Amino acid sequence: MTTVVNVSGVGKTYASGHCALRSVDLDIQRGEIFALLGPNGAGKTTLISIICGIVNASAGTVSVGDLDIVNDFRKVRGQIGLVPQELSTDGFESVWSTVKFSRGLFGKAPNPAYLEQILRQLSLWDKRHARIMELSGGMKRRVMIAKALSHEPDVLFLDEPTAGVDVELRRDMWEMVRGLRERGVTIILTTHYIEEAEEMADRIGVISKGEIILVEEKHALMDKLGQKQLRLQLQQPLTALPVDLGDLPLTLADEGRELIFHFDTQSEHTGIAEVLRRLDQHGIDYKDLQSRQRSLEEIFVSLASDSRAVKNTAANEGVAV
Ligand SMILES: Nc1ncnc2c1ncn2[C@@H]1O[C@H](COP(=O)(O)OP(=O)(O)OP(=O)(O)O)[C@@H](O)[C@H]1O
Repeated sequence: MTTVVNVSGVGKTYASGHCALRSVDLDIQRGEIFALLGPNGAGKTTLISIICGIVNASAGTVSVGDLDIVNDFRKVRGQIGLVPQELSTDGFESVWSTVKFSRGLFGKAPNPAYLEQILRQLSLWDKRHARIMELSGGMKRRVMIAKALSHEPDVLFLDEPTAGVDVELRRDMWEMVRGLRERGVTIILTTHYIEEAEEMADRIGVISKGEIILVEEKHALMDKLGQKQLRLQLQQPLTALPVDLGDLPLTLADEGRELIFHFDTQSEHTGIAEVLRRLDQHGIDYKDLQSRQRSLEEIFVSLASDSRAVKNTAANEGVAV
């Protein structure tokens, strides 16, 4: 694995005095799909805008393919494609001339065959003569992707690629992004949609309040934190758990109508048989039971609150974090 993007100690304080990023370190590997997850205002757009040279960092350094983004700005920009969150393009131009113009901006020689290939891939070939203003929102978003790919970048940034697009188009986009990765393009995407990261990413980074709180290979993250739950719908609601069952990791939910048992998918014995036996001994009957893995959404929520808890504890103890 080689590192294609290196972010080292990057901080950003806007002119308003707002600190959007605090000493972020991050390495992106060549050929991976990396998803940057985080709530509104976490600093995702700020981080990718710094890497793409649109926003200046207040501290730290960024290199892309061993080139410094400040000293080698033009060369770096040529290696990067950015699909911004906001759709911004001239509505009177045709799809074809928009994409052709974009390629020219990077000083690349014309290559109609390549542009045809990306427009076909994005299902825009039939619309190549249409003016942008005549396209649907989803098509406009695909034009933005075609523009970002027009100069054959090695690294593609997608800022909330599927915000506001329908389920079908979202799936098409995921398919297309995977196709790009197969052609060797490194993809960095920001998203609020946990299912998007879960579906697509090789690795996931979680950012919260301007700090990267976790970077992990997706499957390892799911295995490590993806506890399974066994949920039992009880015949009779319980007001409290019997004291004798206090040694089991059980919680009552849904006003006592549901019992939840957490177990570790990694361990040899899940403990399910014992739980069911002990419930039986206590005469606790259930009408239904299901088991399911924690989603990344739940993992993310618990990570964000864990990191807050760590900070609060450290702050209360006077520890610098
Ligand atoms: N130009 C700016 N001037 C001042 N503050 C800014 C500016 N741009 C962003 N911010 C602030 O920096 C913080 C991080 O914003 P950013 O857009 O990076 O978050 P985000 O994670 O991309 O959020 P979202 O998911 O809503 O797009 C926010 O509090 C935002 O209000």
